[in-house]
Amino acid sequence: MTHPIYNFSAGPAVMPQAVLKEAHAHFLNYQQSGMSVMELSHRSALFEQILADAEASLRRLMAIPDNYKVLFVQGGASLQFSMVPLNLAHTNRVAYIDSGSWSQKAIAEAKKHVEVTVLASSADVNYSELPQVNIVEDTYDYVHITTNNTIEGTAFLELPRMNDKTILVADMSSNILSSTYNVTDFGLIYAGAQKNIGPAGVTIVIVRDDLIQTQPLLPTMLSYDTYATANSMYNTPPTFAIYMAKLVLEWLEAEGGVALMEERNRAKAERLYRFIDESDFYTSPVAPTSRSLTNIPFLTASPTLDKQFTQEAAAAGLVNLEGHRSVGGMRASLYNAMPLAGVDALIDFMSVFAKKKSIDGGVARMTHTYNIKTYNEIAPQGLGLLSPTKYRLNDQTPSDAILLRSYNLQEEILPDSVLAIARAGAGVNNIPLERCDDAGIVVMNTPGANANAVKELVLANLLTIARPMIDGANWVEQLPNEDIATRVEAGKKRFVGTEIYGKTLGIVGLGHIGRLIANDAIALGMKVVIYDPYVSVEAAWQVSREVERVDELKQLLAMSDYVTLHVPLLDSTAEMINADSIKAIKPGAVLLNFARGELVQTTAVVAALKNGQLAHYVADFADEHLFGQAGVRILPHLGASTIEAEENCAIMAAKELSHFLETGNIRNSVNFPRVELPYRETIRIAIAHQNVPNMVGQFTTKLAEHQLNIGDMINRSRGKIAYTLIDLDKTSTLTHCNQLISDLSSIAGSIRVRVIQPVKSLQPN
Ligand SMILES: NC(=O)C1=CN([C@@H]2O[C@H](COP(=O)(O)OP(=O)(O)OC[C@H]3O[C@@H](n4cnc5c(N)ncnc54)[C@H](O)[C@@H]3O)[C@@H](O)[C@H]2O)C=CC1
Ligand SMILES: Cc1ncc(COP(=O)(O)O)c(C=O)c1O
Ligand SMILES: O=C(O)C(=O)COP(=O)(O)O
Repeated sequence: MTHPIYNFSAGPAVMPQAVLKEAHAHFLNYQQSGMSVMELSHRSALFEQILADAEASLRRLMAIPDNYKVLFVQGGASLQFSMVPLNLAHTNRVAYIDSGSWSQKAIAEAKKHVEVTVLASSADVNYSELPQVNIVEDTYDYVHITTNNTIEGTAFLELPRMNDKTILVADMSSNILSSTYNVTDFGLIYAGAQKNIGPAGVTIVIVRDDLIQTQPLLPTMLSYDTYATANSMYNTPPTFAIYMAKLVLEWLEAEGGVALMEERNRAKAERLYRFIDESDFYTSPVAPTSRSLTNIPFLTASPTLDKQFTQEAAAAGLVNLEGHRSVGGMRASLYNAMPLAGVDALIDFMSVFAKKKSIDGGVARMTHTYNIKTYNEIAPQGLGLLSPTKYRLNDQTPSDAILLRSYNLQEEILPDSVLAIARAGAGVNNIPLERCDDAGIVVMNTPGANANAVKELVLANLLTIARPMIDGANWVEQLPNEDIATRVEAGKKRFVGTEIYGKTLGIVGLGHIGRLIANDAIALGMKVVIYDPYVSVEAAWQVSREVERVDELKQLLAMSDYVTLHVPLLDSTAEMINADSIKAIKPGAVLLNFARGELVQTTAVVAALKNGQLAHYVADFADEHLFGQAGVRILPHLGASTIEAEENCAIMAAKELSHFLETGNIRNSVNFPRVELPYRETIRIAIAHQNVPNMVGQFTTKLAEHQLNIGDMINRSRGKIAYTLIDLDKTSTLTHCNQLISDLSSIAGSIRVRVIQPVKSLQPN
C-alpha cells in the first residue's frame, strides 16, 4: 500500500490527524494537571474552559447569534427525534419532509407524540432524489428537514422556500460544518457529533431562545430547558467527546472555516462523481441535482461485485466503503477530515477494479474509459480528439494502449492490458513488433502524415549541399565589418556550387516520402531513378512517368549523383549501404539518409568519404563514427519536426487508436491486416489469431454452443497473423461473457479475444 488507511465510514468517521495527535498528547496529562483529559472532573475549571472553548468556536464557525443557545446533549441524533416534538409541538401540529431513512425515523418517533403531516416525500423513487417541497401555507409548530440524507446521498444544499412564520428544525447530523447554512433560517438545528464534529457520544443542539420553554411534565433529561439553564451541565456531560469536539472545531477554524471546507468538499465530491458518471462500470443511484457533498453512494452491476469491491478495497487500505445495510452497494463518506488524496486513491482503486472485472483486454470490460499511455510529446490537436469521457491519459491504471513517437519501447515490458500501440510517425523500429505479434497487440503508424516535412528537409539539404550557402553565410558572419562589401565579392569564389538541374537523384524506397521527392525533383529538372522492389500500385500511380526504375540497388548507386534513402529499418534493409554496396556509388556522389541511421554502415561511409568515393553524407541521425568527419552533416532527427507534421501525425494516430479501441476495426497497422466492419453497436467479438486453416470454423462452432447467433463477420489475414470480427445479431445478450472469452481463447491458434459491448448492466460470471 502506498498510502495511509483512508476511512470512508459514514460515522463514526475519519478525524483530522492533527487533532488525533493533539489528543494523544493530552491523553495522559492535560495541561500539566497530571491527569488525563478523560479524568478531569466536569466541574473543574479545566473542563469548564474546554466546554466554553468548544461553544465559542462553534459560534464563530457558524456565526450563531446570541439569541441561540448551544446545548451539548447525549443520546445521539436519534434522541432528538423525540426531544424535538416533545419540546416544540405545542399545538400538536407538526410537519416533516420525508427525504430518506433518517427522516422516516424522525417521523415515526414524532408520530408517537403528535400529529404529523408529511409535506413531501421521495419514497416513491427510493429517495434517489429530493422531494419537491411546495411553499408551506398552513401553520405548524415546526417543519422538520434532514439537510443531508446520509444513507441515500442526497442533500438540501439550498433550503426549500418556507413562509416567514415557519420554524424550520433541521437534522444536520451529516453535513453540519461541511456546507454553509444560515443559522437564523432555523429555529433549531441538531447533529450527532460523530461525522464532522468529533467522536460519538455528544449531540449538538442549537436552539433559538424563545423556543425553549419550561414544561414541568417533561422528563428532566428530555427538556431543552434543563440543558439551557445548566449550561449543558445538569448532569455529567460526555466530557471526552466534548473535548474532542473542541479540538475538531478549532482545527476547522484554523483550516479556514466552513466556507473553505465547503469548497474543498465540493471539489472532492465533484471529482468522485465525475469519475462515476464517466464510467460505464459504476453507477450512481442519486439524481444529479440532489447529490450530497458528504455521502456518495455508488454501485457496480451486481451485489456480488459490490461485495468483492468492498473487500478488495479494504485490503487496499480503503475501508468502510460498504453502503448502509438497508440499501447495500457502496458509499464513500467524504467529511471534512477526508483529504483529496483519499478521494484520488479511491478513484485509482475504482479504476483498477473496473478494469480487472471488465470484459475486454482478454478479461472483462464493462467500462469504456480507456487509459492511454503516451511517450514523447504528442501534439495537443491529437490528444484533444481523445474525449475525456472515454479516455484517460497516463493514469495509474494499466494502459489499454500506447501512443508515442520515437521513444524506444524495445526494452520495455508491455503490460498484458495493452491492446494497441500507435506511432505518431512512420518508423516503427522503436516498437518490439515480434512481441506485439505474439501478444496480439495491434501496432499502427501514420503513413504519409509527416512525408511533406521530410521531403522539404531533403530538398533543402540537396540544395544546400549543391550550393555551399551555409558555409558562405557562416564565412560572411565572421568577417570584420569594415569594407565588408568588397571583402565579400573578393572571397565568394570559394563558395561556388553546382546545380541540381540535370543531375540524377537516386531514390531508394518509393513510399510516401520517396514519391513526393521524386515528383518535386522532376519538377526541379533532375533525372530520377527509383529502387523499390516492393513498390505499391498506389505509389506507381502517383509518381511521375518520367522516373526510371531499376531492379538492383547497385544499379541505382552507380547512376546517381545524389542518393536518398526512404525505406523502413528492417532486418532486410539494415546496413543496405555497406562496405560492399558503397563501392558501386558513383565517385563524388552525395548520400542523404533521412530514413534511419542503421540503414548505413557508418564505418564504410567514413572510408568512402576519406577516399573521395563519397563527397558528402547528410544524415538525420547521429553516430559517433561520423562525429567531426569532413563532408558529414548531421541533423538532430528533424525530419518530422514541423508544426504541421506533428499535428498531422498526432491527429491521425489518435483517430486510428480510438477507432480500433471503440470498434475493433484496424487501419494502418504494420502487423495486422486492414479490417473494417461497420460498427452497429451490437456485441462484437474481435479475435486475433494465427493464420492457419479452420480457425473461423472453430470460432463459429463455439458461438453456436453458446447459443449465440452471428449477425455479420469478417476475416482477414496478413502474413502469419489473422483477425476475425464477429458481430452477434442485435437481439443477442451475453450472460456468460467470461466463459465465452475463455472458450474462444482456448482454441489452439487463438492469440487474443476481446468483446466490445456497450452494455452497462452486464453480469460477469
Ligand atoms: N527523419 C525523420 O524524421 C523521418 C524518417 N522516416 C523514415 O522514413 C521511412 C520511410 O517513410 P515513408 O516513406 O513514410 O514510409 P512508407 O512505408 O510509405 O515507404 C517505405 C517504402 O520503402 C519500400 N521498401 C521496403 N523495403 C525496401 C527495400 N529493401 N528496398 C527498397 N525499398 C524498400 C517500400 O516498398 C515502401 O514503398 C520510415 O520507415 C522512417 O524510418 C519517416 C518520417 C520521418
Ligand atoms: C442524518 C442522520 N440523522 C440521525 C442519525 C442517527 O444518529 P445517532 O446514531 O447519533 O442517533 C444519523 C446517523 O448516521 C444520521 O446520519
Ligand atoms: O516518423 C518517423 O519515422 C520519424 O522518424 C519521426 O520521428 P519523430 O516523431 O520526430 O520522433
